[in-house]
Amino acid sequence: MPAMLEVKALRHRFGTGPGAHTAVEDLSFTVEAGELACLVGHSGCGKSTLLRCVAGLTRPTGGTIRLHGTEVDGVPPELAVVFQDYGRSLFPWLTVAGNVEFPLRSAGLDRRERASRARQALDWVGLADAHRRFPWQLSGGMQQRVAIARALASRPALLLMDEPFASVDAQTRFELEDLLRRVRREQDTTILLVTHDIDESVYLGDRVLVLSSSPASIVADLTVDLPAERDQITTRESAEFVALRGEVARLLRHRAVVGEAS
Ligand SMILES: Nc1ncnc2c1ncn2[C@@H]1O[C@H](COP(=O)(O)OP(=O)(O)OP(=O)(O)O)[C@@H](O)[C@H]1O
Repeated sequence: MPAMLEVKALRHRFGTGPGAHTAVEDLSFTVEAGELACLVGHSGCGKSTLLRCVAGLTRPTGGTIRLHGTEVDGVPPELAVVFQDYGRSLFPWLTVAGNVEFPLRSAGLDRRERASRARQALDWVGLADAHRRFPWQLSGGMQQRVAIARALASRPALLLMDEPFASVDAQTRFELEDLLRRVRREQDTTILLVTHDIDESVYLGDRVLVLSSSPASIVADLTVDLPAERDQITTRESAEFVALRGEVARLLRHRAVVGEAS
């Protein structure tokens, strides 16, 4: 059976000639159904480019991306994306429920089914009571929960997340990380999340894929051997967490030094 997601020898180069920039080079990995895989890399290493290629938003200049064995060519309908900038990703003139329902219209769902899915997804993220409010009436963390609900409402086979918690304060970030782990467990969602935050990648992930500095390629694929039930204080204090965080930091530092020297 093919992997849920298979990325093989991916390459992406922006432009041509002397000004060209290779953002992703010979990058391969797979994600199995039900996994939460985190890609961690330095700022500017090519994380967003990689995610945009997987989402079908950018056509890579080389390699292949397969979802359930079918080559990605354009935006696959069974995929949803959550970006960092929740403020710009929600429509201010639509209510919370309207925002969550919006993509379900293009999927052809009737009104009753759209409303039911939106209610359910808002319930998953703890915003059932906020369905009539507008995004600008919500805190940043709540807006990002709406964006997550919108992505989940379409019941995607694969949820892609690009630095989804980078724009919220530390406490809200912890709450959203726990929410994501809970929702993912309850809904059995497959998630590929990119972050520059080492601690976040270890806390959230079942696997951490470490990226080299630009151009991005995979330098390590680490299994996170932490309990499924995690806690922001005790898990982060555990010996296993500290050891894995150190390993990822060393890999990132080593690759940055090697990258600068070459
Ligand atoms: N449209 C573009 N044209 C040319 N170069 C680009 C373009 N988009 C990105 N790049 C370059 O490709 C490299 C990777 O960019 P990308 O946004 O994928 O990195 P990133 O790891 O997501 O960065 P950050 O963590 O800062 O968001 C960067 O050097 C960037 O300047």
